[in-house]
Amino acid sequence: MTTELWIVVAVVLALIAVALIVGAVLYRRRRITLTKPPEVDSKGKSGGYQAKGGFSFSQGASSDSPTALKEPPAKPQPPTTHPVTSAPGGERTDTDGQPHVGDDASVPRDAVKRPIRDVEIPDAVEPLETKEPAPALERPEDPELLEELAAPVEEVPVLDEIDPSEGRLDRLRGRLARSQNAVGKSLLGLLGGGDLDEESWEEVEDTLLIADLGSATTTMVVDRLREQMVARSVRTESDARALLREVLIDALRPELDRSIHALPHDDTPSVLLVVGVNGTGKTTTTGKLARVLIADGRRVLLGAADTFRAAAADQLQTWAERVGAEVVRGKESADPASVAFDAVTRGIEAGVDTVLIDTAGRLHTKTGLMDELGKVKRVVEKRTKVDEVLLVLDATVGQNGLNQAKVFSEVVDITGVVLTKLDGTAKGGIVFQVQHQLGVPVKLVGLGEGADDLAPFEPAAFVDALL
Ligand SMILES: Nc1nc2c(ncn2[C@@H]2O[C@H](COP(=O)(O)OP(=O)(O)OP(=O)(O)O)[C@@H](O)[C@H]2O)c(=O)[nH]1
Repeated sequence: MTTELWIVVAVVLALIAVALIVGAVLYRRRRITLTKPPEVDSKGKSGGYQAKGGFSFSQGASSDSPTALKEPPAKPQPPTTHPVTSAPGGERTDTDGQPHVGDDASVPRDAVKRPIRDVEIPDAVEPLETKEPAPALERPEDPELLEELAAPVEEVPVLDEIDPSEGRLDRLRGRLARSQNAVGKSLLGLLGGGDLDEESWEEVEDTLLIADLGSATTTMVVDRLREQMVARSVRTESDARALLREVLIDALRPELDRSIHALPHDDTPSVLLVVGVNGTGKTTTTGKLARVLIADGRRVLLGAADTFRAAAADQLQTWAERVGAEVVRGKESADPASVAFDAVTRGIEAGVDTVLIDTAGRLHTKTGLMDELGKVKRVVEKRTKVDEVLLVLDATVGQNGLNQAKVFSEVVDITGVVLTKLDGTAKGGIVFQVQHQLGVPVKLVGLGEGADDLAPFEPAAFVDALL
């Protein structure tokens, strides 16, 4: 073989080598190698938990179609349908088990489906590592500090903020006006609207009767108005208004003593009984009154003598807890007189200023229940004087309130009336009747369900609200 021939063979071999290298490089470039994610501890965070339910996947449109991504997620298919075998025209070009891109993209190899294994779920997660026990704290030497540390931490109850008792009626006046100014408006309309003939006076009378002033008070008010209009030659609307205000205030007997007898005696607390028919607002009033007293710096004890209804005692207890007052309550169906007696005894021992006793609601027509109430008062009086018996009347019941007041007055000699729910009625006229017929003053008015919606009764402010 000649030298030239050797050169040709060498060149051909070199060319073949170059072609092989270039081919290998190109092949490697077109290949995408995915790195395997790092091995994860099979227990992981789930503590070895494997979902037992099966997922089913369906094959959507081919991955190189951009619209495929916008398609809504496919509904789960029955688990028996395998995504690859159900693919339309799913030609399998992949032979080496590796994914490819572009023209070489292949339908992924049908992966072997892993069976789902049942795994025991551990009862408790074992601690990952055992930590060294924390070093013991040094005990302080100081015995006082030791005692303080050993003492149980007392929970400090969060008490309600109580609305100041001054100026209550002014603040709550709007509540009265809302319900009552219809009466005032029609009265002023009649008195300020030109000639007052017989018919006009009849209308005035009707308006007063509708407002529950009762016939006696109505007659008295109308007679006074007629007489004074002539005597004072009232000609203007404002004069008529001033006269009406004066006559109504007079009818409310402003001279009556409306103070609540709640101040303590030398060595005993004052005792107040709260009485009335069912649902008039006795418990609510007892709670509201306790708040007023506490806001004024008094120590108050509440006696839950409504042993007929357990919820009433609970209700009273809640009122007491909200302001930090003590409560004495008996067992359900216990003798209310004995609970009232215990409450007063406890009040004397504890040196409180006022004991307020809430009694069960009772119909004034039930003799047995009224006798029971008489007994409550008599038994308490074995311990100390009852300073005040407050009759709670629901202003919305109108005329019936007067009948209740008469019976309660005979049995327990009521000393004052609390007129509740005046915020929801235009019939506050019962105030006039009760005072007129029984000579007992209305001392307090309830003007809402709020804890501080109780106000002292002031005739002038009441009439102003009415007009
Ligand atoms: N709007 C309004 N509601 C009131 C007023 N006073 C009391 N109430 C409501 O009247 C309802 C009855 O009140 P209670 O205090 O439970 O009546 P009670 O007389 O103790 O009831 P018994 O123990 O069943 O006789 C409650 O829903 C009170 O919130 C008030 O002045 N205005």
